[in-house]
Amino acid sequence: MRIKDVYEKSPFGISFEIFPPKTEAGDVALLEGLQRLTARSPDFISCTYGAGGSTQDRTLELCEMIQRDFQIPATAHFTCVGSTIEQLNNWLDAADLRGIQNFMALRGDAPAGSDSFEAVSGGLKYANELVELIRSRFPDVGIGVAGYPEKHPEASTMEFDLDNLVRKVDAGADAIFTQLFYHNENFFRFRDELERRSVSIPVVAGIMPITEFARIKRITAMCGAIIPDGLAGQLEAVQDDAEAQRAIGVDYAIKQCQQLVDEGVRGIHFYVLNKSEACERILDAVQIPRSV
Ligand SMILES: NC(=O)C1=CN([C@@H]2O[C@H](COP(=O)(O)OP(=O)(O)OC[C@H]3O[C@@H](n4cnc5c(N)ncnc54)[C@H](O)[C@@H]3O)[C@@H](O)[C@H]2O)C=CC1
Ligand SMILES: Nc1nc(=O)c2c([nH]1)NC[C@@H]1CN(c3ccc(C(=O)N[C@@H](CCC(=O)O)C(=O)O)cc3)CN21
Repeated sequence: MRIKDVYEKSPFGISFEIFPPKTEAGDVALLEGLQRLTARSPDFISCTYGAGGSTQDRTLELCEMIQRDFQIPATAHFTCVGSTIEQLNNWLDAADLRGIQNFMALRGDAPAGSDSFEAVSGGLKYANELVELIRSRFPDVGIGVAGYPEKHPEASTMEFDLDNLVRKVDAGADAIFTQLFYHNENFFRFRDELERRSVSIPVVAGIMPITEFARIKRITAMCGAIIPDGLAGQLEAVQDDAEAQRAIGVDYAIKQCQQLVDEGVRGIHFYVLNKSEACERILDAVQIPRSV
């Protein structure tokens, strides 16, 4: 099943994002989480691709394992970071040999410790170039790209960022997966803007339930998502109570997801990030037009 088919065949797509653990304990926890998540029959599970080389093969191993052991389609994240075009092509060949048919084509983050992205000599600079590269070598694979309802932090204006997203769509993307966001109105405005620009591929909402205030502050600082003041205040008030934070985060996500469903969003991509419990609780509570 390729990304394109998912949103054509199903009234509502559900997908999960995980990352390759760095420790053995992390591997064990992820496997346990995957057993529970795959029982929800997601349309696909995506696996992130770390900067600097170490987890790039792990991404492919995990994707292959998900397809082999759980019979769920996998999507491999793929970035331009630190690779020449030749290295990117070699990785694509390796992915093809392992039977991976879906990719999330990203530019990638600047390596830790540096604030701006720099393409390597003989490498690629923007995600639209990566979409082109994948399409030229494997015309039929599924390709997802990232979209930013609250603007990419490096983009000077929303208009410019939208122009760049349209470049990725024109290069052959099958669906847009948004950066995580907590203000639905920003998502709806973004969706309307894309419609105005005649973008017709699905715009899938990227949702990350808050399970821990400190962690979400770290993540939103990295990716630019805005935490609503009211929600931040509620979380702040229970700083020393992990269970209360989880309850607030899950409750918020349930309401957020239900409104997205009610407003006709094509799918939700959950940033599970190896913590499955909150997403399971959300899936239990939200009325989704499909059987899960
Ligand atoms: N699930 C994930 O792993 C996600 C990762 N990300 C990360 O977000 C970062 C950005 O990645 P992408 O969105 O794929 O990058 P991108 O290449 O689409 O955009 C990066 C920046 O460059 C600008 N830009 C894009 N194309 C351009 C062009 N042709 N000419 C001039 N400027 C251009 C954009 O407006 C944006 O500010 C990466 O760090 C990516 O890994 C973002 C969302 C989800
Ligand atoms: N700019 C950007 N880069 C990304 O990689 C990215 C986004 N945005 N937006 C959505 C998701 C969030 N991503 C994440 C977020 C957190 C972890 C994470 O929790 N990692 C480990 C290790 C972190 C560390 O090494 O410090 C963790 O256990 O916290 C992984 C991927 C990947 N995606």
